[in-house]
Order: sequence, then structure tokens, then C-alpha cells
Amino acid sequence: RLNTKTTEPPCTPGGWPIVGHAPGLIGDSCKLWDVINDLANKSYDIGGVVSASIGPRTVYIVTDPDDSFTVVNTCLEKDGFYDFAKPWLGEGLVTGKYSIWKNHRKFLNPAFSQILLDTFMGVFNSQSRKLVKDLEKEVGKGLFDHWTYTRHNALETICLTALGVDFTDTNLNSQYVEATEQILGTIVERFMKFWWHSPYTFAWSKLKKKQDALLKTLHNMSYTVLQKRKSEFNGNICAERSIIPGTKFKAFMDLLLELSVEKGVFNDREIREHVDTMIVGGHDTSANVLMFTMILLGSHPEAQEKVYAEIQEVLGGDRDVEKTDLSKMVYLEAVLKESMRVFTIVPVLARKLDKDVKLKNYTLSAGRTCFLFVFGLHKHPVWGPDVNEFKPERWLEPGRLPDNPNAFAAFSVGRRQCIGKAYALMSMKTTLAHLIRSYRIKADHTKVRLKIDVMLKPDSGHCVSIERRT
Ligand code: HEM
Repeated sequence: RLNTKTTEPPCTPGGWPIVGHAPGLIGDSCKLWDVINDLANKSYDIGGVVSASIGPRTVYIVTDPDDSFTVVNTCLEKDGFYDFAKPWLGEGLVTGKYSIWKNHRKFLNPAFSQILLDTFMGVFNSQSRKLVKDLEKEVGKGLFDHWTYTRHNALETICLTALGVDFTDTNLNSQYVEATEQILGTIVERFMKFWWHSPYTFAWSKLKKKQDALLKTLHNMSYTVLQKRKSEFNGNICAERSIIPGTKFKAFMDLLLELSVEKGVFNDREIREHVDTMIVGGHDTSANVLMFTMILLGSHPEAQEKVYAEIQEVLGGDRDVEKTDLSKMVYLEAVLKESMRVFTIVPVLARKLDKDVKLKNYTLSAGRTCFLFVFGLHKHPVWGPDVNEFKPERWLEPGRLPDNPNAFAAFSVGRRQCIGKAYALMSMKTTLAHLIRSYRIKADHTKVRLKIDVMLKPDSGHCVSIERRT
């Protein structure tokens, strides 16, 4: 397929008549990861922007940090591929239409203010201690699937903090974790099978039936949260609900209920969609970063010992992490950022181009899809010759970082960036501080085979082992 405009980015080779590059997507989610990695590597030599076609639609792929920044700031509408997740997340913040998102984000931002997040430190600490305790049974037993532990723990944490419900150790928790993994799998499977992209063909597929069954489990959780909190809210309608007395700050769920019950801003469906979005956005992400960070620290003992030394210096004995400790854990923060660079857990974002977008060397045409390969930004040659190595130190020497700060976009950049970034960093630092002072981790990151299930994941578990620190 020839590009019609000379300012169009070059077309990636290997397209077929009519179906374009779509056959290359067919396979499993490990193969898909290999295909898009290969595409990113090839894009660097030709300016970091390429086009491809999936059936009749032309899509762009951007791996250049400057151009990627231009796209996210120019076009705020999520691409039609996000509609694959709409039966689950509706018009919640991740998948929502721009016209809805811009108001809802404004309403919800206060639930993530620092003053409010600080009040979660108690839960972050108790949940971290719980994780340490849960892991005790794996000490000295060889390789095990640590991801199961981080996911359950992170799900409980988001429920206890933002949503204000305690689902600790309930069946609902396990069913939800399982259903989340499976539904993300169905979304990727639909993407790979281009004949199911249309809602009309998809409606007849077995995959749609599977998705509908999973949605029952997932929505059951959000409805349970909603009903539980709504009845508490109604029974207590006149009481002072602000979490920090004397301030207007309210945790996410209290804010949602206030905006719907008292102010009529959200209807029941909208609240449910925000709750669903917050549950998945708030747990699967941090749990994955923790899982990959444990693998990387287990594979780099010298970095792990530096983290341990820093924790000992900042915390001294076995006390809880306090909010003022977090900013002192400088090396740990570098480890987390480097981990998110090396294993970019949200590897691809997609925007709908609602206008022509002029980049450094090309112009992208309105109406098309633009895939932002965030993992491609993170492996771009601007990071230097050691781009493929895990080197937390690069974050501590500003001269070693790319000139463009947007070359790091693990939480996305611009107005639609992650609302939970500060929450995530606080909870992950607290968890790692407790974990690393209790256990020595061993792993080999070179053995991990990756797959893309919307998020980046290892194809199989059992990647780490732990020993108690004496
Ligand atoms: C290390 C952990 C996390 C990572 C790497 C991460 C990454 C991201 C990324 C890349 C986006 C943009 C998605 C897109 O444009 O399609 C995003 C959006 C979002 N994240 Fe996170 N996230 C993390 C943790 C969290 C947490 C803890 C929460 C909630 C407590 C959260 C809630 C959200 C929400 C609601 C959005 C949509 C924001 C909007 O469009 O207004 N995330 N996140």
C-alpha cells in the first residue's frame, strides 16, 4: 500500500493486499510481543515513525520521544481500539470519550491530592507487612509464582484505600484477579483476529460469550462495592465524611458518592464504570511493576544490596515507613523507574487523530490511529549504548538521562497521564522497603519470556525464590 502524501511516514514492509499487515498479528500474545518489538527496532533507523495497515485502516507507530510528545498533547481522544474494553470499563477515565473525560477528570482529581494520599500510609504499611507474612511459606522452597501474591495484595490495598471496602481474603478477591487476567486476554485476542474488530462480527464469536461471562464476575465486584458504600453513605448522609477533618478532601469512593447522591453529577452506571476502572488501574499495574522489580533485583544482587543499605539507613529498625521517609529512598525510586523503563508494563497507548498532526519529519493524517510504543521510547537509542541494561544509577546522574524528559512515559505524559502515579510510587516504595529488608530475592531475568496481554506480563510464573535475611 502506497502512502499518498510525501509527508506521510514510510510504510513498514511485509503488507498484503486488502488485509495489509493484519496476518502478522495472528498467533499468541508472546508472538505479538515479538512482532511489535521487531517493529520498534526497525523504526529507529527510519526516524521513529512508521505506518502500517490493519485491513482497510492505516495506522501509525511512533517511537520517537519528541514526536510521541507532540501526538499525546495534540490529540486527547483515545483510539477506537479502546472500545474493545468498553463493555467492562465504559466511559471510565481510561477508555472514556474526551468530551466526557475532560469533566470527569476535573471532578476526580482531588481524590488523588497528596494530602489525601498521605492518609493511606497506614494501609500501605499494614498491607506490606501482610505480604511479607504471606510470603513466609515460600522461604527456601525454590522458585515460586510471586505475582499471585503481589496481585492479591494490591487488589486488597486499592479496595481498602480508594474504595473504602475490606475484601481481604474473600473469594471475591480471587475470582476478580482471575477474571481480570482473562478479560485482558480476550481483548488482546480480539485485536489479533482482525475479523473480530467489527462489533457485528464479534457479536457472533465464542470470544464474546466468554467475555460476557467474565463481565458478570467483574461487574459483580464493582456493584458489591457500590451497594456496600452507598448504604453506608445513605445511612450517614449528614455526617462529616471528609477524611481529613476540616478539609474538603475525600477518598475516591466518598467523592464519587457525594458527586452522585448529593450533586447528581454521575449516574449509577457512570459510578460503576469509574469504580471498575479504579479497581483494575489501581491494582494490576502496581502489582506488575512490583513483580518485575522483584525479578530485576533478584537478578542484580548488587542493586538489591544497595536498596537494602538505603532502607536500613532511612528506617533503622523494623519500624513502619512514614511519608517523610519516602523522599529519602532515592536509590529505591531509581530502581523503580529503571524497572518501569526496562519492563514497560503499559507498553502501547493509542490515540485517535482528530486532526492532522505535524511531526519533526512527517505529517500524520486526521482520522487514523496512532500507536505510541512507550516501550519503544524506553529502548530508543537516546538512552545511550547501555539502553538494554538495568542500571538504576542512570537516574541519579542527570547527564546520563535523555535530554527530552518525555523519553520516559511509563505513566503516559500530558493531560491524560495516570491519575494514580503518586499513589503507585508511594505504595510500591513502601512495599519494597518491607520486602527487601525481610528477604533476599534470587531470580534470572534473562529466562523470562514476555507476552502482551494489554499489559506486559511474563508468559509463565515461577521466576523468583526468596531467603530470609538474618
Ligand atoms: C506503577 C503503576 C502504574 C502504571 C505504570 C500506570 C500507568 C498508566 C498509564 C500508562 C496510563 C495511560 C493509559 C492510556 O493512555 O491508555 C494510566 C492511566 C490511568 N491510571 Fe495508571 N498506572 C499505574 C498505577 C495506577 C494506580 C495505582 C491507579 C489508581 C489508584 C491508576 C489509575 C489510572 C487511571 C484512572 C488512568 C486514566 C487516567 C485518565 O485518562 O484520566 N493507575 N496509568
